[in-house]
Parts: sequence; C-alpha cells; structure tokens
Amino acid sequence: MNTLAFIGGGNMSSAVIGGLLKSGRPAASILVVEPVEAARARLANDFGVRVLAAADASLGEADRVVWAVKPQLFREAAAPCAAHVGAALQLSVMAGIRCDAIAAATGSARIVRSMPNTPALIGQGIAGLYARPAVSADERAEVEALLAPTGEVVWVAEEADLDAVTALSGSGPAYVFYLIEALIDAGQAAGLDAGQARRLTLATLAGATALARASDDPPALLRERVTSKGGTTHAALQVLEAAGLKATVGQAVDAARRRAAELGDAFGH
Ligand SMILES: NC(=O)C1=CN([C@@H]2O[C@H](COP(=O)(O)OP(=O)(O)OC[C@H]3O[C@@H](n4cnc5c(N)ncnc54)[C@H](O)[C@@H]3O)[C@@H](O)[C@H]2O)C=CC1
Ligand SMILES: O=C(O)[C@@H]1CCC=N1
Repeated sequence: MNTLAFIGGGNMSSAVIGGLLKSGRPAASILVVEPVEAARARLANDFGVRVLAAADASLGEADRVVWAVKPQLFREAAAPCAAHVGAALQLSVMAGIRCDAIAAATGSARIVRSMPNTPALIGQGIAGLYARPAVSADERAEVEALLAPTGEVVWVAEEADLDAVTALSGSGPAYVFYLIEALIDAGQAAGLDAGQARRLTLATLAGATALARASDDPPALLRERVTSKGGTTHAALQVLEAAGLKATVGQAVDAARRRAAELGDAFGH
C-alpha cells in the first residue's frame, strides 16, 4: 500500500482519514504532520495513524500528499516539506491557494485542488475539484475515492470555476444556517417555543431539499405546488419578491466569488 501524507491534522484531515480507515485502508499507510501536541495525541488515539511534529525525511515515502492547513499558514507549512514531497501527487483542500502557488512551493506539477464544505465533517459535503493537466485519469479517480467519505464531488474544467464553487457550496452552508436562524426567530415571533421552531425549521429544510432531489420537476414547479391561490404561501412570497430576495442572493454569491478571486491573488506567488 502506498503512503498518504496529510499536512495539517485538523477537522478536514480527520474527516478524510476517518472515512479512509472505515473503507479498509491500513492506519500505518497514513502519515500526518501536525505541530500541536494535543492534536497529534488525538490522531494517534482515534485513528492509530503515524504522526510527525514536523516534516522530516519520512515524508519522502508518501506518493500522495494532502494539504489541509489554514491557507494563511500554507507557505510556512510547505517550506520544510518541499524537499521531500516534490514527486508526489498533491491534493489541496485549502481555500484560495491556487495551483501555481502549490507548484511553486512543492515543485510538483501533479496537483488537484478541491473546495470542500463543512458538511464534509458528517459525510454529507460536496467538493468542487480541479486537476492540472499533468494529473492522470487514474489519479483523478483515486482522488475521488479519497474524498468519497466526505460526500459528493463535482469536477470543474477551469481553475477559476473553483471561485464560483467556493461562493456557492463552500460558503453556502453559512447562507443556509442564516436562513435557519431567520426561520427559527420568525417561528418564535409567531408564538412557537424555541424547540418547536427549531424542529419545524430543520425538518422543513431537510424535507424540501430531499423532495427537490427526488423530483424531476424544477424547484419553481415544486414551489408553485405549495402555493395555493390567494393562500398563505402566496402572501409570504409576495413579501420576499418585494424585498428582492433573488437579486440579493445573486449579489451575495457574486460578492463571495469576487472575494475568492481576490484571496487567490493575495496568496499568489
Ligand atoms: N469550505 C469550507 O468551509 C472548508 C474549507 N476548509 C479548508 O480546509 C483547510 C483546513 O481546514 P480545517 O481542517 O478546518 O482547519 P483546522 O484548523 O482544523 O486544521 C488545520 C491543522 O493544521 C495544523 N497546522 C498549523 N500549522 C501547521 C504546519 N506548519 N504544518 C502542519 N500542520 C499545521 C493545525 O495545528 C491544525 O490542526 C483550510 O485551508 C480550509 O480553507 C476546511 C473545512 C471547510
Ligand atoms: O469563508 C471562507 O473564506 C471559506 C471559504 C469557503 C468557506 N469558508
């Protein structure tokens, strides 16, 4: 079995490692560079993987390297690894660090960038993936298998499309949580207690999403089926329309996409 190295052993790495072990990968084939002692102890206890406090020559064993440090720490983390990992396929889950910057820091041309989202932590994420041309079809399939425990993947053809993925599904859970907050508050304002408002809100979002997934009909048609003529839904939707909610959502996603591009420029090399 080849060796897989993770640089950074936090939330995202733990989600991927947990899934890999469940799918039968031997813990001894996984190496994690993690400077925080408590995090190393947790990785060793929970998973039995090999942990390193700092990069050393044993990283040279790895033919696959997963970059999972916070973006602003990438350069600092990469410097001591670079001498050992240049021949490996690099997979990054870091927001905003472009392939050029990863190539410059690692000396590898074989790079896959992914943009995950936080539901990955419970196996229900979706990640956008972009591969440089030097990455083979077999390596792409291997990356898909690696990320399978975190949820779904979507490939994009251009690296710039990852900025749109970041704006839609990377940041997207925050938009949904914001809507959840607003609906719970509204339910309470309408007279329900906090527990009732929370249950009704979460089950409604989960149920509507599941129905949209299960149906071949477009969301607009599903919406129309809820909306009786002259009824309650119509009254609510008129308020949302008058407030320009669709346009506002469009502007919000565009602001996130532009910010992702700016951050990519800022982390450039
Ligand atoms: N789209 C999203 O919502 C998400 C994006 N991500 C991306 O995944 C990456 C990792 O995020 P998390 O796992 O949530 O962060 P985290 O903070 O849980 O884990 C990062 C780990 O890197 C370690 N670290 C710090 N300096 C290091 C160094 N020099 N060498 C090796 N390790 C070092 C830290 O001690 C920490 O354990 C980030 O770049 C983030 O952009 C992660 C989760 C969700
Ligand atoms: O807010 C951010 O910049 C990161 C990228 C997507 C989710 N979190």
